[in-house]
Amino acid sequence: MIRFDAVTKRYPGGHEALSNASFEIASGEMVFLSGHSGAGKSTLLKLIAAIERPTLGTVTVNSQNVGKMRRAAIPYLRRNIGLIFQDHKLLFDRSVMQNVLLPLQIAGFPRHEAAGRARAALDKVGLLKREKANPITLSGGEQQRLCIARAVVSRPSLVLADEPTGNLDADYARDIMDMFKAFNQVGVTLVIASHDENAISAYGSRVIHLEHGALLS
Ligand SMILES: Nc1ncnc2c1ncn2[C@@H]1O[C@H](COP(=O)(O)OP(=O)(O)OP(=O)(O)O)[C@@H](O)[C@H]1O
Repeated sequence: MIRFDAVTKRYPGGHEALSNASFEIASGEMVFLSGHSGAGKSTLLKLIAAIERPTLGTVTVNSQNVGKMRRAAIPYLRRNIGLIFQDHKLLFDRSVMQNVLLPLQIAGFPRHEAAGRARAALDKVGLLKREKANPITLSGGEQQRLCIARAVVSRPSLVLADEPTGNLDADYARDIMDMFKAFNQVGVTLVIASHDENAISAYGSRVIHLEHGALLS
């Protein structure tokens, strides 16, 4: 599903965030990206989602060369990807429910079906009772769970999560990881960046380790 062939990412200014990385992630895998702060984890996720483009090498997602993708084609790629990034980008002028409905509205789902799916996604993350609330009134952990509901409501086959349990206490972190595991059990491919080695080892999944932009496994 995901293939990196000798991928290097150099940011303007010359910093090499990823160096000559090659690996494959098969459909249905749950993979952790580990490494110190600045190791290149977010960069790797952004290359998969075509938020950044490689300087050298090829990034292939679902048989498409996403590094060379036309700008107009990128929204179609992203429809199949649930993105859970650190900057939540929740809409604070809309309710919890409206935040989750938005991706479905953009994708043109009929109203009734969209409402049903959004309710199911909120239920899954334990936020159905808060559907009318403004996201600003939610705790950090609840906002993170809302982001997850929004990312999975379109039932993407691939979920990319950047430090999804960062700043959460252990119970919340475990809930979120269990949720990911459940997505994975129904066939969703997950790539999760985390520097929390304890959380990673508890799940026994494959780990791709980065150090200063270089792949160690
Ligand atoms: N847009 C950018 N422009 C220039 N340099 C960048 C940019 N984004 C990231 N970098 C640099 O690239 C390196 C890798 O950053 P990246 O965010 O991928 O690491 P990370 O492993 O996700 O770190 P963290 O765990 O702190 O989020 C860092 O040295 C960072 O400063």
